[in-house]
Order: sequence, then C-alpha cells, then structure tokens
Amino acid sequence: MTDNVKVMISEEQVNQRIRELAEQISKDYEGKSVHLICILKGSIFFCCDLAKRLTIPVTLDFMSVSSYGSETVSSGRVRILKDLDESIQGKNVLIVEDIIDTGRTLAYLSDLLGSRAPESLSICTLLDKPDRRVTDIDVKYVGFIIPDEFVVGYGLDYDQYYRNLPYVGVVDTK
Ligand SMILES: O=P(O)(O)OC[C@H]1O[C@H](OP(=O)(O)OP(=O)(O)O)[C@H](O)[C@@H]1O
Ligand code: HPA
Ligand SMILES: [Mg+2]
Repeated sequence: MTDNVKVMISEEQVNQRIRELAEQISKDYEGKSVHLICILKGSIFFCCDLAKRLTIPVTLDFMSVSSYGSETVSSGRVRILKDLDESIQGKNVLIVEDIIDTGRTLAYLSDLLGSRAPESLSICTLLDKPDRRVTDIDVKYVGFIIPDEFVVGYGLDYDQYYRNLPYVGVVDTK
C-alpha cells in the first residue's frame, strides 16, 4: 500500500523540526500559558508531538473541519464537523494545522476564532504549500515550505488513508 509513496520529508527531519518549533514557541510564550487548538483530523500527530515538547503550560481543545473529502483539490467549502468544547475568550490561542494549501480552511477558522475574543491568536503549521494559496494569511510558525504536490503521511490523508505514515510523502494518485 505504501509502494507508491515517495518520501519527501523523513521521520527524523520531521522530529527535528518539531523540536525547533517547540523551543521557539516556548520562548515566545514564556510566562504565559498557550491554548492549542488541534484541527482534526490532519493535525493530530503534529499537535501531540508539538505539545509534548513545549515547556510552558499547555491546554488543548479540538475542532474538526473538512473541505477535501476524498479529492485532492479543495471543495472550497469548509464544513465544521465538531466545534470547540470550551470558550477561548481571554486565552492565548495557537491554531495547530498540518498543512496550509489554498488557505481557505485557515482563513475561515481565523475569522471565526478571532471573533470569539481570544487574548491572542496565532497559527502554527507543519507544512506550507504557498503555490496554491488563494487567500492571504498571517502564519507565525511554519515547519516546512513544500512544492505543489499532494502529500500524505504524518496525519495527512488521501481518501482517509496514509495518515499513520511516520514521514511526509508524495502519493501517486493516478
Ligand atoms: O488550505 P486548504 O486548502 O484549506 O487545505 C488545508 C486543510 O485541508 C486538510 O483538511 P481536510 O479537509 O482534508 O480534513 P482532514 O484534516 O480531516 O483530512 C488539511 O488538514 C487542512 O486542514
Ligand atoms: O497535499 C495535501 N495532502 C493531504 N491533504 C491536504 N489538504 C490540503 N492539501 C493537502
Ligand atoms: Mg484530508
């Protein structure tokens, strides 16, 4: 099943970059606590690994959104499948995403969460695919900038498969 997946970012590279991001975030939020919002399903692995390496106090909440379904192109419509459990009012919120592609998901989420009066709102993404962007988004923490290819693994799926690969790869979808 993984025969048609080419490694783009190895497990070691992913782990090393997450350590660096965690160090940077821990410095930036020193003396505060951070409220991580894990955007399901894709960012589950990234959010867990990042959270474990933060040295500041952390709280967590989860939101599930979907716009790709079984396609490799965005449907253009962001659906909320599960909203947050708790209010984010007055919290230092950090949205944790696996990938920013067209940017539609995060544009929608930034507007929505920004309207709920957090103390601060920033974005952290493992992968950034700037070539496909259709919206302008301010992203504070980026793991890797990647070329315009449909990637899988480390949380990212193609038709729900491949999320469990410990690396980021490119799948031949033809
Ligand atoms: O920048 P965009 O073009 O909006 O794409 C990015 C979003 O698309 C994927 O989610 P998807 O809708 O596939 O849901 P999933 O995380 O459950 O796979 C990915 O996890 C991001 O949330
Ligand atoms: O390249 C991708 N792979 C998997 N899911 C995605 N959602 C947006 N872009 C991608
Ligand atoms: Mg998906």
